[in-house]
Amino acid sequence: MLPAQALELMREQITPIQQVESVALEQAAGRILADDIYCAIDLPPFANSAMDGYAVRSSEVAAGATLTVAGKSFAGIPFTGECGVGECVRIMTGALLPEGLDTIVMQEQTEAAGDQVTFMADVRHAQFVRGRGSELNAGTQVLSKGQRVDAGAIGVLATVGVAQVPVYRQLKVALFSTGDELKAPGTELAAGEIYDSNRHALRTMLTAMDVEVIDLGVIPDDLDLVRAAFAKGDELADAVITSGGVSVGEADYIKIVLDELGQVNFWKLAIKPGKPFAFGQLANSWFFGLPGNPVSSMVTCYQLVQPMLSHLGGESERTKLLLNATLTTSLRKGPGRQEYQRGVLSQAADGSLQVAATGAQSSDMTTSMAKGNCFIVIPQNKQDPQAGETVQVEPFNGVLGGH
Ligand SMILES: Nc1nc2c(c(=O)[nH]1)N[C@H]1C(S)=C(S)[C@@H](COP(=O)(O)OP(=O)(O)OC[C@H]3O[C@@H](n4cnc5c(N)ncnc54)[C@H](O)[C@@H]3O)O[C@H]1N2
Ligand code: MOO
Repeated sequence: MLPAQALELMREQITPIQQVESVALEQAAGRILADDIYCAIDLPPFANSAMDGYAVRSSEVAAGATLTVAGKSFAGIPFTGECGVGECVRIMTGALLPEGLDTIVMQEQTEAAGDQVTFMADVRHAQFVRGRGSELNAGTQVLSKGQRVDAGAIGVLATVGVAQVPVYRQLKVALFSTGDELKAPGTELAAGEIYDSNRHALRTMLTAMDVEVIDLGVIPDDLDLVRAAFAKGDELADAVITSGGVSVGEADYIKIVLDELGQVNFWKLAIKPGKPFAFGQLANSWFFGLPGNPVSSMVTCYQLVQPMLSHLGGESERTKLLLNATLTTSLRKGPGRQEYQRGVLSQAADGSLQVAATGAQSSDMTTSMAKGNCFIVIPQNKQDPQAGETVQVEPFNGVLGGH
């Protein structure tokens, strides 16, 4: 099964959570909107000036005309007097346009002497006036249910005066690494041991998606301990994510325990790296078993787990950004699997995109994920792509974390 088919299957099986809560605007960043948001006011709510200068009647101003300044209008402190014929109002950017006036002249095109101001150029009627409702009218939808609240959305929510935001509850995800060889960074390594890197990289990717990560640490290759970790994760979280032990080795217990405590919905995909990826369900949670090789675990988290957690959490499907780029190095492509090689995407002086592999693509080489800024996506049936060929690349997005 190809990754796209696996995604489709998982999407069909996973029903998004329905629980909604209301959070303060200050807490809403990163959350997923549980409702469409409508604007209750016109934007802008009143006609105002786009420039510091003078508010006038356009019919009274041509190059050389002089008017008397009747008063001032500041943002937040409007002009409250009368502005009669032959008069204008000194006005600042964002200040309310006084009643009866229709046009703004920027300060640089005027000469002031006492309360007299002379206009140096002709004007266009209504220039530099931001009309009431010129962006949108009350009742317009401004944000959509399923949208992740980013800085742009926060700005819109604040602009339309929303202080409490309806969002889906945050997902809880239990994460653990398996393997007797895994030691904590900062400790001494004995023969045959390595540092547990996957849990840290995966936690970063999950945290970047605004899920609550319940980190269950490193679980040794022991059937009972793996069972206990599954049970704990299932009790505490909406999804359980494991790294390692999902292949066919003698200490690979993940599939056995998944089968015992829940069900294996599918195992093994035509994806490289990441072939032994497992998807299933436990009594209360979804299960994603990631292969232990470090790059495999990150690639499958990126390509398969993150999209499904966003679906489970109520987020609308995002359109993938796939770009065409010219390959500057030839690549080796094995048979049978769709590959996600790590590349460095750059833009040439003429604006064209080019991509080079990060170097060796073995799935134990974690540095390729840090060197690269994109995946070079090579379809299942493609032969070795050659330098000069056009390939598709998928730039890493913010959900890799740390951006
Ligand atoms: N006979 C076969 N052997 C393997 C196959 C296969 O089809 N037949 N598939 C290979 C592929 S592809 C992958 S990917 C790996 C996945 O194996 P596991 O998920 O069982 O992972 P482990 O055996 O536990 O570990 C693999 C590798 O990764 C290192 N590792 C594990 N966890 C971590 C961690 N938290 N941090 C850093 N590194 C980790 C581990 O030491 C191993 O070197 O199986 C192949 N074998
Ligand atoms: O799928 Mo494994 O991830 O090729 O190393």
